[in-house]
Amino acid sequence: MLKLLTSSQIREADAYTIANKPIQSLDLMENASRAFVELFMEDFSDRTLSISVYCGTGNNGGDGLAIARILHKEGYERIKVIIARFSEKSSLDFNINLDRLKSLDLEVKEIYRAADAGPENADIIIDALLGSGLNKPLDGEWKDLVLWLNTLDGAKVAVDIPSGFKAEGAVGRTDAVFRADLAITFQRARLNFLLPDSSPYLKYFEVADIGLDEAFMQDGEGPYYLLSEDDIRDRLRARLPFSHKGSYGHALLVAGAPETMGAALLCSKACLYTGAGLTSACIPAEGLNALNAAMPEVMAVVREGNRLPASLQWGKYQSAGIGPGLGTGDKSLHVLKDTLKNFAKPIVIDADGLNLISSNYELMQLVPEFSVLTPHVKEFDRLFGEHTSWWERLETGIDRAVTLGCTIVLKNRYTIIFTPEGRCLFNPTGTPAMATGGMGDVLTGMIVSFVAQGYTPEDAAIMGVYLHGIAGESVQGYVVPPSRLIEALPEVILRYL
Ligand SMILES: NC(=O)C1=CN([C@@H]2O[C@H](COP(=O)(O)OP(=O)(O)OC[C@H]3O[C@@H](n4cnc5c(N)ncnc54)[C@H](O)[C@@H]3O)[C@@H](O)[C@H]2O)[C@H](O)CC1
Ligand SMILES: [K+]
Repeated sequence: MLKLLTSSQIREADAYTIANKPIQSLDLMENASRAFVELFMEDFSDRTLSISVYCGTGNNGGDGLAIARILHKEGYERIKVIIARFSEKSSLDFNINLDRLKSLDLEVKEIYRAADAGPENADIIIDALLGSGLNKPLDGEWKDLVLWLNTLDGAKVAVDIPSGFKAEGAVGRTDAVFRADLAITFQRARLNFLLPDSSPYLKYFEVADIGLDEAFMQDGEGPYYLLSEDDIRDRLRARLPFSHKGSYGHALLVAGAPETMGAALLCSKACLYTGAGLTSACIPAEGLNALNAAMPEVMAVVREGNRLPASLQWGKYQSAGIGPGLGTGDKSLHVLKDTLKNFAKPIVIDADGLNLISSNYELMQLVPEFSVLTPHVKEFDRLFGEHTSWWERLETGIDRAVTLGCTIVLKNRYTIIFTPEGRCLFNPTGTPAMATGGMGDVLTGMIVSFVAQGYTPEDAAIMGVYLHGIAGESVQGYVVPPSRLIEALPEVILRYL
């Protein structure tokens, strides 16, 4: 797991690296600028593109000057540098890089007011005005310049952070932020890049390694981490030679209603394809034919109306999940209550299971410790109250996961897993092609399956979320139908052994 850092922690890592490695701050700027150019060249390889680099006079601006110099050396022919002298201050590394630049045959223009910028018709606008040193919202000349840059047609690339964008903390809606197509950021993804609030200001980001001290960063304070494939390799266990279906647990999925049997089928199938030894689906009688026809491997536990069968032996299941397609009426409420009262182990609760708890919050007391809740954003807000920013949701998620002693999986482009110890894990896998109904049902089935196989609920959530995304990436196309994703699972999981 990669530790994710706030801007001030990155600055500390910067200072620590300078103090403890044979590297000066000017070298770090050079590293950062070289690493930026390497990634930039992969995206924009045509050396005849015209590029305008807009620089502030701090270290973000210093990066911009070094980037212009390195791009020139790499053979880009049409580079222009515009320095915004809106402050009397300039950093030492900025000044040194300005001297280095002056020895080259490049067009450099200094402006003192936003109105002096332009005309501008470059193919690419590089924003090196302000980076992680931002300490207040943009106003005055800065704001005017950024607003004007946002009107230009060229592709927009930000150095480190789009100017005016807060790397962490609640992001309000404002115009005074550079709207970047791409940000090439240094060392670690910025926390707000991983939240949907960044979408008006940033389409895409890449991370460049600039050589900050890894051990120092990993040891830093703070709850934020980014999952990586090692987290799956470290957890996933091979199936053993003399194992049998009993070795991989029996999972129970309480799901479906006559009109929403599809959700029950999807989560049961995902559970089966993720490797549970046995999968049973607790479904309404009306769904029995559908289940038998679609999935001969899955056993049925038939509900009549609001009644779970008296013969249900709760103790024989190693894991249970409830919610997909269950409905929110009185019958479903009854089924949920019965399940929570009778299944003594951690349980995975999704969809209507969560909606029912939202409108009957006293049920939360029945949720066993170490259970896994898997809300999407609307379900999250129904459960825990309205939020005005995703940053607030992060704070709430950490708090509720600790107080409830549960793992909370807040589903999104970068799904966030809040653990009972108060960690906040961002998942990088998945694609926008997965934004379609039924995906959540699949995830629930996967997590329930991993719990059945003996993984802790927290590990099951980590593995389920990560592998769900990888399986989605493995299916080519404009959209990923959940059934196709499920069929990719056995092969995808095997890659991580
Ligand atoms: N370790 C690293 O990640 C490295 C980062 N580098 C680059 O340095 C910048 C951060 O540089 P810094 O000089 O600290 O700040 P800025 O250039 O972002 O800002 C300069 C200056 O501007 C003032 N300021 C802040 N907010 C406002 C505002 N709203 N209006 C007006 N003025 C403002 C404030 O005084 C700032 O100090 C980082 O992003 C990287 O690009 C290094 O190159 C290498 C290592
Ligand atoms: K910037």
